Amino acid sequence: MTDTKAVEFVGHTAIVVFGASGDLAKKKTFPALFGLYREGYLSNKVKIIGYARSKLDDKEFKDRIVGYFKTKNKGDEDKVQEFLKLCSYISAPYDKPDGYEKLNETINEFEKENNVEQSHRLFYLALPPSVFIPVATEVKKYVHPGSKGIARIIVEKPFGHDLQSAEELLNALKPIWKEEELFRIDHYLGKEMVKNLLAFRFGNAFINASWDNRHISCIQISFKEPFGTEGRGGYFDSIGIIRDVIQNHLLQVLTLLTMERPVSNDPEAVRDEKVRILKSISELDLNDVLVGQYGKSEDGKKPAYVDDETVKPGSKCVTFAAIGLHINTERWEGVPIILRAGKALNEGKVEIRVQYKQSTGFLNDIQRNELVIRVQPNEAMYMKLNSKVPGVSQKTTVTELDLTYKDRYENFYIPEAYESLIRDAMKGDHSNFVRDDELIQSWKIFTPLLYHLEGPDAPAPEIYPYGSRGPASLTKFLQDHDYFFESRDNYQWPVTRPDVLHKM
Ligand SMILES: NC(=O)C1=CN([C@@H]2O[C@H](COP(=O)(O)OP(=O)(O)OC[C@H]3O[C@@H](n4cnc5c(N)ncnc54)[C@H](OP(=O)(O)O)[C@@H]3O)[C@@H](O)[C@H]2O)C=CC1
Ligand SMILES: O=C1O[C@H](COP(=O)(O)O)[C@@H](O)[C@H](O)[C@H]1O
Repeated sequence: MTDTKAVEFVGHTAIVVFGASGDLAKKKTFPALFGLYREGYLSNKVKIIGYARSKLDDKEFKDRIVGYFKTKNKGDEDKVQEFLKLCSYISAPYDKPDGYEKLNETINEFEKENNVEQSHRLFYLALPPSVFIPVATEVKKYVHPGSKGIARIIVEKPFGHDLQSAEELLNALKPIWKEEELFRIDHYLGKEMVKNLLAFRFGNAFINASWDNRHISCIQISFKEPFGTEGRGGYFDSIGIIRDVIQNHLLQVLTLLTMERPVSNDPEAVRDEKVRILKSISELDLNDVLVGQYGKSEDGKKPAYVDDETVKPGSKCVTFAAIGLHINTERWEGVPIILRAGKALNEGKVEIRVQYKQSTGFLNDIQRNELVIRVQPNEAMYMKLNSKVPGVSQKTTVTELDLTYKDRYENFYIPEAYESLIRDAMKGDHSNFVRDDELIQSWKIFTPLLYHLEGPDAPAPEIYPYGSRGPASLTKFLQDHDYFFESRDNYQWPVTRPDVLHKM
């Protein structure tokens, strides 16, 4: 399957958001559609329909979503009103034909009024996985344009709960929707710094030349959030941090960071290499994992995870995990890789940290090079390197080659992840979506560990204070994976001054 012949949905396109009354729909999906409209990537010829069970009239629905729209420039407020005129809402159940028949009639009317010759219909399932199949089945039955046009369906993570349920989900969807119609979204694949990884790696000879186990000592990918589950405990308690962000978001980042160069930029060539590297990840060592759960903050002002009333009492749910893994390829053999993620930590940040091996030779006190790619906040890439102290000294200090996007790029529209991905789906471009074999491979990697952590021999999660760096044993875990904590005596940021010498 290739997308080269993919038809772009332009002009009179029907966009339907199922679960329109929900959290994702109001915080991400509709704001992304508005963002595309605001930037001119979505025409005013589209018809956007929210669909959910909740009893809302059009005004109540619009009031619910508009608060999350981002307006940047003068005139954007007018665009908000224009956009809202394109939106409507249908309140109907997911398991009965009436709502879908009404939806189909509404779209047919829209297409007839506008003399649409080829129907273009995009369906976004902003729904919990438990509802995917019934809705996908009914949509195919009642709202798919069939031979009169093209339909595409975007489904959200988590795709399943483990390997078995993921296979069941795929097998249930396969007879209904063709792979080229299916867009499994992992919004991390829409983030700017993640989309940049292949260009960065394969577009720069000096990076590619050292991108292997001869030069790199260890790789860390970190996800940190400064807030807890805050009311989403009902959702989170049954999945935990590994299913919530590691098995999907961080693993996607790892594939792009470590895969071999694709034979072309064709979406399938890229995804072939992603699957290939996933298949090279060794079986996880069930003991090579650190798990934690956040407790009250040290000042007692922030609640423990188990204080969340939506969490079952005594829950052992894992809100922090650091997982060590290895990739068995010639390029990465022997390089420890750490995926770590946590809720209720001391900051909000997602970053890739590649630590290089120690340089040797005549220079003393040389520190290891480190490449840091900050996915968010404040997108940046910087390489920490050694340099002679300017002036009469022969000592070296650590400095960096720094590409901070907000300083280096001016007035660029950097799409939000969901804006970027919805636009890709409208173009029929699968490059930044999850393919079925990729999904299966990701669950094959993590399912045994999840069963272990949720089984009778599960280690008790280490309690860490809300607002801390995470479990106290994290530092040792990182050191045990060849991550070297360098002295900061000869590193001053953002400016190095002569007094740096006094500390050395
Ligand atoms: N929220 C987020 O930040 C993110 C969410 N996701 C994923 O997106 C999907 C939707 O997430 P989110 O919007 O938070 O989910 P919600 O719990 O807000 O559900 C969305 C809507 O689905 C309907 N719904 C909820 N539960 C059921 C049910 N058991 N049976 C039938 N309908 C139900 C409700 O609409 P109504 O009752 O009106 O029909 C609800 O408003 C999930 O798969 C989630 O993993 C992915 C990334 C981030
Ligand atoms: O999928 C999810 O991602 C969000 C984090 O997304 P981000 O773009 O804000 O980094 C996370 O908060 C949520 O728990 C998870 O379901």
